[in-house]
Amino acid sequence: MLDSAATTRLAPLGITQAAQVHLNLTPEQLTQEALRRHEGVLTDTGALMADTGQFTGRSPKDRFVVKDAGTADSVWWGDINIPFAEDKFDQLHQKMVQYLADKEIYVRDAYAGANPDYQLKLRVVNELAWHNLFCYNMFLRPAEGADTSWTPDFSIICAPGFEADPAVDGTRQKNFAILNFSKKMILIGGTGYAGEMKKGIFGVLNYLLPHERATLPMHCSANVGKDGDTAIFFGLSGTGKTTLSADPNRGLIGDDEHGWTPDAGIFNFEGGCYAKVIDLSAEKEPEIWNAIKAGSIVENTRFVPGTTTVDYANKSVTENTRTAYPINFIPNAIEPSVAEAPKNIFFLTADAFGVLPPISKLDKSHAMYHFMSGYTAKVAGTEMGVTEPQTTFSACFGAVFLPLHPTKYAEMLGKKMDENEVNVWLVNTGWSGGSYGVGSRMKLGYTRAMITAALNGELNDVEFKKHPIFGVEVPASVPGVPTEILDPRATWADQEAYDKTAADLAQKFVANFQKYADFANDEILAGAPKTAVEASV
Ligand SMILES: Nc1ncnc2c1ncn2[C@@H]1O[C@H](COP(=O)(O)OP(=O)(O)O)[C@@H](O)[C@H]1O
Ligand SMILES: C=C(OP(=O)(O)O)C(=O)O
Ligand SMILES: [Mn+2]
Repeated sequence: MLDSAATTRLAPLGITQAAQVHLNLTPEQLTQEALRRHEGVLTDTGALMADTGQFTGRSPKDRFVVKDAGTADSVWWGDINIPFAEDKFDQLHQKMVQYLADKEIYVRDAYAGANPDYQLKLRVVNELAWHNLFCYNMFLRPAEGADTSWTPDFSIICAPGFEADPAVDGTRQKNFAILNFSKKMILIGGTGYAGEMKKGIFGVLNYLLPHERATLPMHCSANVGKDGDTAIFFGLSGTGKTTLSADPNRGLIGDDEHGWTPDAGIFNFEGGCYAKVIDLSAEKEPEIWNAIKAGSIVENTRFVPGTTTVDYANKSVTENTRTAYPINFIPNAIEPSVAEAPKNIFFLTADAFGVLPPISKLDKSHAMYHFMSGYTAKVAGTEMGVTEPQTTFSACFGAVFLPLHPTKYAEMLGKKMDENEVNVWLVNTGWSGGSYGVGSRMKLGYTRAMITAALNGELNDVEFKKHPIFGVEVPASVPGVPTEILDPRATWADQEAYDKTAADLAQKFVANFQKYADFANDEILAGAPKTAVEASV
């Protein structure tokens, strides 16, 4: 029998039985629970170290959306939003409820959305104590003493130990993450990758906010300068959103997911950060380094042998090692995490071909074209099966999280750009001096210097040169950055090879853009690269 606080929260989710319900435990209690249950071990910083199991990244092929009367016509169906049958969802839900009936479960009330006017009330049910700590860190925490016995706007049931039977459950394999907008519920099973929970709620907001609140959801990080000037950094996983938004001279708004409202600026969806820690060092990323302490989680890391010190160079489990901490573990984080509309927008791309300049300025045409294209490389680790950089065009720099057609979001961004005075920059945090395997990743210190210069207005008066193929404006000099690295062609030993690679990449852009032929107009197409055919005319 569950007590009344548990019944209020769980009966609406069909859960009437559990060995024990741990409701809204503190981070200290959850850390102790995780240790007691051998879900993880303590590191010498006080952080909890846990493994996610077989799945060490998201599994986009196992992410589904329930197709029913409410979603059939609004969700964009295709390879991204894989349809899932209503009755199969109900069946899996029942099975999960049964699975949890003899287990201790961890339940949490939380919010998504740092602006109270745009907030979702959440309820999370976890099989694992450390996952519940992840949710404490990553979602927004209700004020002490607040009544959180609410009817949630959305719920998550996450049971990594529960495995689906693809033959009868309608899944592809044993693991799944299924969004059900009518039942307002996300089911996650068969995977222990904690990121599925936060990206699941991101998917929910990406559906609800454009529809219901005229608000643009964005896969971006955000920070704000001393004068209140906001910058946002769009980018697919691994391109540098988290790293580059942690800046000692600017207040942190958030590292991954934000909404741009009609008239209340931007707000963070989350209450914490989920940073990659592969090769983390105190020198290069001091804010993140110092955030790893009691209350934080480190995922899929290993110790220096004979110690409880994390060896951040160790990739034996995955390259996608992570830490999750509440945003207030970053000293200059701003709470509530809201800010004015951005003055600068950065599109981060990790270009594995080493073709795009390390920084360039985009006009509206180029901005729209690049936003729709979402060109980057998937870097190793965050998605299952990706072991080395893989070229991708991910619309809006986050296509895998978008329930609506990408053009919906692009239209909204276009309007925002018309209404606001905003600079748009394309930043290549990927390769230079050649393509992947030849060149090396752009030096983080240089990328930081370029972004700082853009933000401080130091690029307002420098000379710009149009890139011959991509048409973007490349600054001739940037304070603190060696001039020779600004022109990508000049960094290649073989400059003819650069020209050929750049031409091939332009072709790829054009081929990818064909799927937006109906949407594209002259303004957007003016941002397209010149292909070999056009260039020779
Ligand atoms: N020039 C660079 N700019 C940004 N990140 C870089 C750069 N060079 C290497 N990195 C590394 O790439 C990773 C970027 O990951 P992260 O900031 O977590 O990306 P995201 O938040 O977009 O998924 C970090 O491990 C960072 O140290
Ligand atoms: C958590 C994720 O986000 P990011 O890598 O963009 O930080 C993810 O993609 O699984
Ligand atoms: Mn990130």
